[in-house]
Amino acid sequence: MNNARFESYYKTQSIIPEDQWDAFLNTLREPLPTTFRVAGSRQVARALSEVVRDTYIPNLTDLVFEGEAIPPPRQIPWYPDGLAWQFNVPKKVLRKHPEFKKFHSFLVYETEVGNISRQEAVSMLPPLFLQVIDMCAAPGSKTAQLLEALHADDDVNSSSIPSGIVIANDTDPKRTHLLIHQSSRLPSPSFMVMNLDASNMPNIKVPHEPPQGSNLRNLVFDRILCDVPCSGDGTMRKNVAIWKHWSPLDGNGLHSLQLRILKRAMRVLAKGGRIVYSTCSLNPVENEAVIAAALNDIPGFTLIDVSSLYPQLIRKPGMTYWKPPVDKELNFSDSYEGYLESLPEERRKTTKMVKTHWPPDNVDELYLDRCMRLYPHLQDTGGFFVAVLERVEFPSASERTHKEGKRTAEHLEEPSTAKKPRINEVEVEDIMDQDESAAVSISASALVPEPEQGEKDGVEPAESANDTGFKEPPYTYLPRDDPSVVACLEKLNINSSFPAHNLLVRNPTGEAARSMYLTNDLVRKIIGSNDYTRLRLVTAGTKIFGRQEGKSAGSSFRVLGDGIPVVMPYIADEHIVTADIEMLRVLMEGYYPLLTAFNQEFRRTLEIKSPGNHIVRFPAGDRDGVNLSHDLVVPIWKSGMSLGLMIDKKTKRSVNALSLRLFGRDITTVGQQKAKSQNENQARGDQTETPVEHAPMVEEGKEPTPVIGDDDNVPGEVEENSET
Ligand SMILES: C[S@@+](CC[C@H](N)C(=O)[O-])C[C@H]1O[C@@H](n2cnc3c(N)ncnc32)[C@H](O)[C@@H]1O
Repeated sequence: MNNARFESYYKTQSIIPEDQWDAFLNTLREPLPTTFRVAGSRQVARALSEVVRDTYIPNLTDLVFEGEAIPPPRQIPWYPDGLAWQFNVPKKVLRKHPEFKKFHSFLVYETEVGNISRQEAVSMLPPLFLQVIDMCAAPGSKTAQLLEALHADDDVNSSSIPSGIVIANDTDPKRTHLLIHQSSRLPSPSFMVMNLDASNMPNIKVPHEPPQGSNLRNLVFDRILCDVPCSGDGTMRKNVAIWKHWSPLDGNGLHSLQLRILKRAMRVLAKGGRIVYSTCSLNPVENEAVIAAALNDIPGFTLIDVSSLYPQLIRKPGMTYWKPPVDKELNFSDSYEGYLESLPEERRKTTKMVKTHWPPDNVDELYLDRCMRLYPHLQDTGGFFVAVLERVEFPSASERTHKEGKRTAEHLEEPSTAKKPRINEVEVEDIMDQDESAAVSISASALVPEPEQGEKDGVEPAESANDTGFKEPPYTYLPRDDPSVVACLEKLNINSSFPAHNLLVRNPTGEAARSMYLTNDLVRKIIGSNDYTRLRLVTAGTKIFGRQEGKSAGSSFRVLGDGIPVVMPYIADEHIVTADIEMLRVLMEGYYPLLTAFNQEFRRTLEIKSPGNHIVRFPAGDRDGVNLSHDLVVPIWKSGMSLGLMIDKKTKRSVNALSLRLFGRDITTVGQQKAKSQNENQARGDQTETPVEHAPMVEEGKEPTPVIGDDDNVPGEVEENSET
């Protein structure tokens, strides 16, 4: 693992003091420790962190494997509330040492159900500096961390409907679906996913409140994460291929896109709002140079000094001097002007170097030392860069137009000068709108990767997104008196304060066909005020009801696993069936058990219930050595004289995880079948696994078949959720 140009480039930049250089390089060559956060709302995260600390760590302490001492997992010192952990043990220890094997399968299961998020330590940082609220931990990437922040005070079984929103955007359609998947671990009526080029993001319209002359205004955000596409050389410990392919020009090429994305974010930020700009690159051209250029281009912003936050995080200040490489051979030039002069006349117009690659003349006025650099050798992490910008003031519209014109002439020599007049016009419009809309409370996450061709200085983008082949189905809000809505709410005894006006469907006819999604009011206003294809809106809100067909079901909607916490606050206690943990065991062990398999009290309660969907609560507590750390609430289905847990894909995994956590093994029908086959195989000395028949699952649109578990979630490696 060597790259002479990498070494030479970063030595020239003096990013690391000479006496630390060897430690820096050696750490880059070592594998990264495994890191994870316990996730979910504050309550879930704390409960699970206690399980790690009190149940697993004692058994993982003072272990020796093949003569070597194995260090136990430890908490990452700077992460709030001790909710992030790291360990560094060889794979064979995870596979072979019985205690680590147990711990590993616990991690795999909890990751599956979204209670644990494997994420690189430094990648956990950007959302922390957004400080939407006091953060804990979440499933998946940084977007999930933002969603968690929005839902931090939720109870395990009852979630709020926040008035703000989190928008996750990515230009890559496939990756937007990954985002949906990851955030499904924390379903939220306040979540939207868009598939836009962040550097050219259209304004999002919302109605004025109270209504004013013009109907709509531009939405502004008070928190934006710009985790921009970058060369990624801070991830070399994990992505070893970077050693081979790294080139000093990688950063130069990304700089303009990074700058355009940051500038677009700055233009849609509310007064007092914050942007976190981050990369997993060590290169100042992708970091401080972008920040400096953005600050010089858009007035009214300042870098925030966050050095006192998370004091245990060892970081270095941002750089105030750097030298952009002008070619692959690592030649440098002191200034842009000097560089242009050194070029033959005909190359001056075609060079890809831009003035903002160099430190600006006023670099000392920008407080670039307030940026944070995270180096691998300092705390056994990846390399990372974070800067926090705040919008401190809005100049008046006329001041702004004047200044902006002047700045353009003085400081900016970007190729797209032809677009400048238009930028100014739009900015004025934005500022006026922002003054009127400062009360809007929004969080947004701009997520991004590959650089794009044909760069332009993005401010107000072209209005036509329709010709881009965006094919997602439309969003239609159902009337409150829609018969399917009324029947569904009645069946589950959901009271009239439930925001049924925010239920939407996604199909061409706009009728309640298969699923109903719930959004909050702001999402509804956005959908009502914008062409969703122009916003390239991939998803909005969370799916809470699904149609159930079948003999016992007739044709009705049932609450989905994700919908339970959302509807719980609207259901009176007397409509929830309470049962003890033994009943849960019966539901898990049996395949569609008869009512007679349950105790008398539970049986009597259910006998008088109508067929179909009901909700059961298992209260927290200890019984027969089984400990439920918090109330568990699940949907069940009554069909004739039988009962079953309602299993959708997510619930199915969580039931397996729950079984493992409560009963120490997978007691579900398929889990038992699988264990039996494995035992038989082992008895025969056969190492291969016997395939187990998949038990049917209850999925949307199918006859409810309340069966627990199947074998498609055999523990594998814990997957990492985020890029960096
Ligand atoms: C560093 S990754 C983001 C990682 C993410 N924040 C996380 O924590 O998992 C950069 C992302 O930027 C996206 N991207 C690249 N160019 C973009 C653009 N012009 N607009 C929006 N997203 C872009 C890429 O698809 C990629 O997913």
